[in-house]
Amino acid sequence: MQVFKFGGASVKDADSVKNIATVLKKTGFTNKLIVISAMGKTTNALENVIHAYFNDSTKVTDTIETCLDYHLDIISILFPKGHAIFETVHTLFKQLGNFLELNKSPNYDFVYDQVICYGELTSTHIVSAFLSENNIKNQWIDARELIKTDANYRDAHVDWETTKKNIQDTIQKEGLFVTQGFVASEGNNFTTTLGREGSDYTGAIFAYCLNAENLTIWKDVPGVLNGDPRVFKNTKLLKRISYNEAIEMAFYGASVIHPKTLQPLQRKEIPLYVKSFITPENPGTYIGKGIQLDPMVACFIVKKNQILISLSSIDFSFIMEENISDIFNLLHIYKMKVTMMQNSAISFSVCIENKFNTLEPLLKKLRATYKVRWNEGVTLLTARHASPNEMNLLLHGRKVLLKQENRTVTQYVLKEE
Ligand SMILES: Nc1ncnc2c1ncn2[C@@H]1O[C@H](COP(=O)(O)OP(=O)(O)O)[C@@H](O)[C@H]1O
Ligand SMILES: N[C@@H](CC(=O)OP(=O)(O)O)C(=O)O
Repeated sequence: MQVFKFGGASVKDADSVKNIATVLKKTGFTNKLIVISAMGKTTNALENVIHAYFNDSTKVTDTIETCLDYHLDIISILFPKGHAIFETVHTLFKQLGNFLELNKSPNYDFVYDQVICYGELTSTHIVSAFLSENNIKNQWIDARELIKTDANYRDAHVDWETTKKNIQDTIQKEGLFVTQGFVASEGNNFTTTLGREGSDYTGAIFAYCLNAENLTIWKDVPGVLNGDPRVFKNTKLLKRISYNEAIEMAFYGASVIHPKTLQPLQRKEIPLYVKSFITPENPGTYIGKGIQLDPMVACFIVKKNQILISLSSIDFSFIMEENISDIFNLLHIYKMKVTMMQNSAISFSVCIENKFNTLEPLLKKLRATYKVRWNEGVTLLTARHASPNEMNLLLHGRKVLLKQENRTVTQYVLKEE
């Protein structure tokens, strides 16, 4: 069994959907499970629906319609008039509207997951129907029935035992299966999600549970490059990298691979390929165990929109272990992702990501005990295997707020002009 994952860019319009059929025709379509994300920027569009629901209910209908129209435009190119997929897509968006009308829960994260899943539900129905139209027999699977999690909405944790059993009982070796990335469900069968951009992780969950030969994630880039091509010029393709190298790159923000993807694969030594859906015949990047970085080049990772918080004790006393433990407890409670930290005798600095909009209450708590300074909108620049010369060129004229270095990694928190 092989697992393929196609992200938002692979299904952003009618041509991209056609291209999935082309990739499958070139690579084979038996004994394969394909995981698909929401089309293009649909998840952002559904976030607008949720925002309207909580802040300005007069905009709910319009925001839903924008999203529906985008999908209708795509299917009207892909399918003949009157095809059953039109009814399916309308029904899905009707269900979404009904949920919001009947919902009584004030829990933002719960509502978020019940709404956001319609991106992946719709895209997979469309791709599955398009493949069937093109004589590529496949079975549509509801990932929520297989991947079980806790009820930590928007960032749920997988119950591996139950998930493995469900997947192994449902997916037989011969067929082609089409399922959603990102979505799962909790014990009462309400939808949960695995964190933004979590479809790569879904691919890894299926690969792990199926003991797959490999997982391939198809992207709009030739593979993993030594820097994000949107940020750096003259990037180089990394042909081979180790799981550890890839985990570090993903953790510090190389958005080409979701950070949670590597661990399940590494545990079973399942190879990961990152390939271009534009040139599927090219080898892309191979990620496996204990591989030397090839070519050995410096890698640069930029993570924008970070927050740097610097704490010092009000009475100039030392910042001791118990303070650090309290600070981390608060970071955990307010679901802040820590990307870098540094301490001295009387201060502690931490670079965090405010994924759940909890900065204000966190700062309020911290101010009760510490003198607090913070900068929003800072950038974390991580360089791996870079020479001092390469670093100097990169930093030229930029204001460094914090620096940290070990043998292979140099990190800077930079102020954005
Ligand atoms: N080191 C890197 N190598 C390649 N692409 C990168 C890297 N870092 C960031 N990216 C960005 O990741 C994008 C692909 O990932 P993503 O947008 O999440 O794809 P999808 O949503 O289709 O799965 C690329 O277009 C590229 O701009
Ligand atoms: N659609 C979800 C999940 C995902 O992984 O998408 P993508 O594969 O396009 O990054 C999101 O945008 O967060």
